[in-house]
Amino acid sequence: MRGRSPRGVLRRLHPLEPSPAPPSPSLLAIEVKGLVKRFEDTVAVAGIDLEVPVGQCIGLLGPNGAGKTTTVEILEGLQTPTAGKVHLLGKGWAHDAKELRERIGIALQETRFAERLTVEETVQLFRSFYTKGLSVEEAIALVHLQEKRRTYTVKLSGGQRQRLALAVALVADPEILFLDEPTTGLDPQSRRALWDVIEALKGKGRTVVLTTHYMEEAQVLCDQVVIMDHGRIVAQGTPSELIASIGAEQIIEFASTPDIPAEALAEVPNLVSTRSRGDGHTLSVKELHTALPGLLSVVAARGARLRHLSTRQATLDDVFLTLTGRALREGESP
Ligand SMILES: Nc1ncnc2c1ncn2[C@@H]1O[C@H](COP(=O)(O)OP(=O)(O)OP(=O)(O)O)[C@@H](O)[C@H]1O
Repeated sequence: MRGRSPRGVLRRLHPLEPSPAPPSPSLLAIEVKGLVKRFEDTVAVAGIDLEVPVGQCIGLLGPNGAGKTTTVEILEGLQTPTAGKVHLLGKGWAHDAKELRERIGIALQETRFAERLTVEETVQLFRSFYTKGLSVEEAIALVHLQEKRRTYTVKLSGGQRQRLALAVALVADPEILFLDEPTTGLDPQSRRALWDVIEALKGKGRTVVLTTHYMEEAQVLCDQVVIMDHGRIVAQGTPSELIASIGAEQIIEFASTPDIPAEALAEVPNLVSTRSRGDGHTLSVKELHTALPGLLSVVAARGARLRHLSTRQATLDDVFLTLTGRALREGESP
């Protein structure tokens, strides 16, 4: 576990049973005020405020270097802030570290397990660090690894390894679960399997903090999304609120021969913004039914031939592009 120890337990629960005490909507699982973290001349976190009610899944999104990991590691008690306040479940790391370690769980992006232990032995080892929590069988069942219980960790696939990391984070039945890019590098099927596990946790009233580079993942799982850039929160809300905030509902992508100059696209009705790449244009529009015929007229008037045309709903990727002019994932051109 990259030198970190797993975190903790509150009470023993059967995975299929609902939480005995329904979460109080007024209780904040996480409260952050004026958080700043400086590393010599780098400001990794430049003053953020955040409130996460109990039972919510919050997604922290942003490009490489945005400050997500630093923020999350401060929340996890692994780094100390330069300034600002952090409370988890009403407690602070300065005075309540022992209790907090029993009440939060962490699944890292990459977890190295002892190669000579089986899945079952690994979960058993982590379970032994806590006085209370799930049974080993329950934790393994939650991540659907029953068939691999006697398999050595070294023989697991990437997706199975990620699920084992989740089992280890869950074995103490934590109230807040931190998941650092839990599906990075997984195939779509494994990714969806992990989403199901996270949905089930939400169903049990657990609070989940998710960092991800995948917008679709945030859109599916998160009640609240926080988009970070250069250490600041640049946008925050539900996925649909954020998408509505850019004023564009639909995206048209097209390419033509000859190319249409970007200025000519200003004639397209209900246009919100345009982005041009080497071989085509991406238009954000409010109403597809007026914008699309308008675009076709512009293309026809210039005697151009369409090489490609597609439309789609706006996504959180488009929110990020609109706000910062950059793509969320490196290597993807705006
Ligand atoms: N220990 C450190 N010492 C110096 N600078 C650091 C340290 N940790 C992070 N930084 C810097 O702080 C900034 C934020 O880094 P952070 O890892 O929090 O970003 P991130 O959003 O998690 O990025 P990624 O998606 O690549 O993990 C970066 O400029 C990074 O280089």
